[in-house]
Amino acid sequence: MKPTVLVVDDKANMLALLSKVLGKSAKVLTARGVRTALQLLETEPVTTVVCDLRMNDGDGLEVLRAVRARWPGVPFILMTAYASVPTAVQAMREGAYDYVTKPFDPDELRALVERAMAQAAVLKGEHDAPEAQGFAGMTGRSPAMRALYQLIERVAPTDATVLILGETGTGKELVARAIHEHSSRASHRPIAVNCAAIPRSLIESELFGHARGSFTGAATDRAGLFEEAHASTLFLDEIGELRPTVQAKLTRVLEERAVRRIGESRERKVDVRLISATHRDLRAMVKTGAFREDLWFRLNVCVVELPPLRERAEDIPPLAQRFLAERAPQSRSSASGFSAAAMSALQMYRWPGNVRELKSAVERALVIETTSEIRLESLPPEVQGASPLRLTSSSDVDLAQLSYREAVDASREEMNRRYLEAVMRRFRGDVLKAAAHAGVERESFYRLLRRCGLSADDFREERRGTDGSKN
Ligand SMILES: Nc1ncnc2c1ncn2[C@@H]1O[C@H](COP(=O)(O)OP(=O)(O)OP(=O)(O)O)[C@@H](O)[C@H]1O
Repeated sequence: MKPTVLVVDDKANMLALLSKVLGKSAKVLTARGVRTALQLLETEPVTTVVCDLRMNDGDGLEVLRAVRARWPGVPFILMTAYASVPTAVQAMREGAYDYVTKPFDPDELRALVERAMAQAAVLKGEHDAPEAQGFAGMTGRSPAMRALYQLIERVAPTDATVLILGETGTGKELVARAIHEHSSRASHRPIAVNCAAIPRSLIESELFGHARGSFTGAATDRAGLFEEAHASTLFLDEIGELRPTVQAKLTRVLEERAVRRIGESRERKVDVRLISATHRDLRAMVKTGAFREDLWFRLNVCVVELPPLRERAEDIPPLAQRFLAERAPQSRSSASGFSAAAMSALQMYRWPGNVRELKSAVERALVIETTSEIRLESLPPEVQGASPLRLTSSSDVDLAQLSYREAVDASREEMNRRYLEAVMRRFRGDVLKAAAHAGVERESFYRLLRRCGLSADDFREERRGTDGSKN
């Protein structure tokens, strides 16, 4: 469904111009004043509002206040012909998404509206629509992930034993769940166990159960996880950590489809689908004798290999946006997106901890970010270090991995910020002097500052820290 932009202005020529420009990416509704705008908002599913400041029947702040009160998820962009920066700043304080001063470049406004709509969609959870999200709770549309989704769909209904291989944090547990959910066992609760997390002395009784008195501490008869998973799926994570004796017992259970509790002689039939996973190189472990070959053959009936995140960098932006949108409601941060430089760094970093590491990097950034987008400097130092802008020594190779647009955007943003900080520091937060020195109109200068997440207050005096740092 096409998003809907409401344009509010009392000049017909402006409405006509904006309908044409914005019509390329959205359905455009127009209102020639405050009253019509409020009526349309009541009846139409508006996604974004672009509104003039001064109109015959009132001012844009009235529309802004109504939008914030009634439709808080709808971004509001203010247009002002009067270069009335204090009012525009007031509008930003009251929750406007951004403002533009007339005359403006229509394409720039269109880009701004598109950004606002995209962020609103993310915050509304529209990225969760099946076609955008990926599959079964997994995000990512890279060729590798699409192939994975197809494989899961093919394998899930077969009841075959599955072995999931992949580096730590690549999503092996999610895949195991997806397979269960797409199988005929989906109505039963799956059982998951991390073999590395259970003390070695207990793992056998956990998996296979025990009879009362079979060892010290076995006070009652107890069924193991295999029995608990009867008619369902058992997910054994970190299977490479099992000791040889447990490997042998597991092999027997898979052969006979029956378990014998510790201290019992009778066998109990179990109907369990086994999915196992490891980040270890099981083939190599088989070669060295650390993993039983017969168990390896039983487990690898069907192998699903998860690619590391660095090999599917195109999945990073949707994953990062998803983690941001998921965590934003609990955090005090108002960040709803990433700066171009931050996103480039996220895509360049090698992510040894894969998706789990990305998720925690985004969550940590949200805790410290004070602006409306996550900036490069809010990311963990190791991720910042991957930014092409910071890697001056090897930057040619890394730069070459970016598209032209990404590289130029990232460097422009970085240069913008560094320049503004330097000038503001030099003039100790005096925006008039700084703007005059820079040769930029005062209101444009304000806007630049705000885009970079800088505030004049940060430079007014050095009392907040010996180094004058902001955060
Ligand atoms: N494609 C994905 N989409 C969304 N979230 C993902 C995706 N892949 C992984 N995650 C998230 O990343 C984190 C790690 O995933 P998961 O626990 O499945 O990895 P794992 O490969 O089992 O890790 P380990 O080998 O360390 O056990 C989880 O929070 C999971 O929800």
